[in-house]
Amino acid sequence: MSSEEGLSSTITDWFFINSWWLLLPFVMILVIAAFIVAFVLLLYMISPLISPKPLKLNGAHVVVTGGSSGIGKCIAVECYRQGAFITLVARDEEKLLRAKKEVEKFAINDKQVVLCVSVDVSSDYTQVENVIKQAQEKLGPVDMLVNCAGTSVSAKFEEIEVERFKEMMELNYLGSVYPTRAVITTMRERRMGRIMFVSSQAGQIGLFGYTAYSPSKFALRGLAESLQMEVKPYNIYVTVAFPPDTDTPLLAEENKSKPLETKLISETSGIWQPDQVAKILVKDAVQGNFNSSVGPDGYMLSALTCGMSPVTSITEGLQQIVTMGLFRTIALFYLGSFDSIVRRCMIQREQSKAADKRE
Ligand SMILES: NC(=O)C1=CN([C@@H]2O[C@H](COP(=O)(O)OP(=O)(O)OC[C@H]3O[C@@H](n4cnc5c(N)ncnc54)[C@H](OP(=O)(O)O)[C@@H]3O)[C@@H](O)[C@H]2O)C=CC1
Ligand SMILES: CCCCCCCCCCCCCCCC(=O)[C@@H](N)CO
Repeated sequence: MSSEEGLSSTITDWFFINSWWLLLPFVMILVIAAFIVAFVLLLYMISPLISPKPLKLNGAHVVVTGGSSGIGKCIAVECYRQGAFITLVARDEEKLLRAKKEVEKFAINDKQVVLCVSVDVSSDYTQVENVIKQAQEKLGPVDMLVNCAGTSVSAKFEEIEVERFKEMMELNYLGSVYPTRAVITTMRERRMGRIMFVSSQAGQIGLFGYTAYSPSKFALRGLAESLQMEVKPYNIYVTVAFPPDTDTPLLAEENKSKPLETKLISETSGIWQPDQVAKILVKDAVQGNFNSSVGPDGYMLSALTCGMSPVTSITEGLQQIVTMGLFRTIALFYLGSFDSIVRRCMIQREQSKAADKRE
């Protein structure tokens, strides 16, 4: 072998080994592309999880429908003690004035105002729009609207007058649509705002005795989800609250005619005080959380029924992913016990009917 041949084969080997490097740019492009795709996917997953900036209640204008009693009144107090200006909306003027005096005790500065507006939130949209306009003229644009006006009926399906089904939808559902409709345009223009809908645990689970009430509370969730998707780019955050039984005049009234089954089933998540409930609801609305639940059963119910509802924090999303199967397992036991409550009550009723006949 001549030295020339040896040299050329060394050059060929050298080129052969090192020519792999020519592929390097392509490999790098592939790796970078993969990273970009992964990053974009991650951004997509993370983007709905980014928490909004909390609302400053100090100096904010908060409108509370149903603010003259129960949970609504406690929400007004909670906002007032954080420096907000309040508009209380309800029908009964005397009750409104009494509530105003109670709320005013919690002032933290002498500029704060409580305004009372008497209107039926469920009957005529134009009226609702007018009173909201008046309130905005006096206390400035609405920063937070709390839709808390509502009522309930608890009885067996065939014992509820058919008119009541319509009333429930009118007050609990339309009575939340109208005030929301009246504030949303200004909120959009200002690119800020909070809207709370007060649903109920009976708006997450259908229960014995709530055939008229539950659907009106489920409806709020559909409204809230749709609206949230529309207004999120305008920095407006929607909250749906799902309180358990709460010690208010409404619960006292409801208890007068409530079927035993409903009482026994609702006891599962206990009876809460309205000020405890209000604190949790206000905190969630201020933070812009979509879901607001009260107590351990409320927490489980919300994780279990999250469906396609928006998430407002990474921990919330992770908790839902991890706990859903476990909570469904627990829920099956609850459902079993509710069925047995209903069956036992039925047997008891039939026995006492038979005894009555014998007498
Ligand atoms: N208490 C409970 O156990 C639970 C209650 N909830 C929900 O919380 C909300 C408040 O309940 P709660 O505080 O117990 O009830 P209350 O009966 O104590 O308060 C209801 C408020 O709504 C007002 N209201 C009623 N009807 C109208 C109307 N047509 N137009 C304007 N205002 C009206 C009332 O004033 P006025 O009558 O003068 O108009 C009152 O201020 C309701 O939506 C209820 O469904 C949810 C879960 C549990
Ligand atoms: C893992 C699964 C956990 C399941 C827990 C189930 C608990 C069910 C309790 C439902 C209580 C409903 C209260 C309705 C209150 C209300 O809206 C009325 N009082 C209004 O007047």
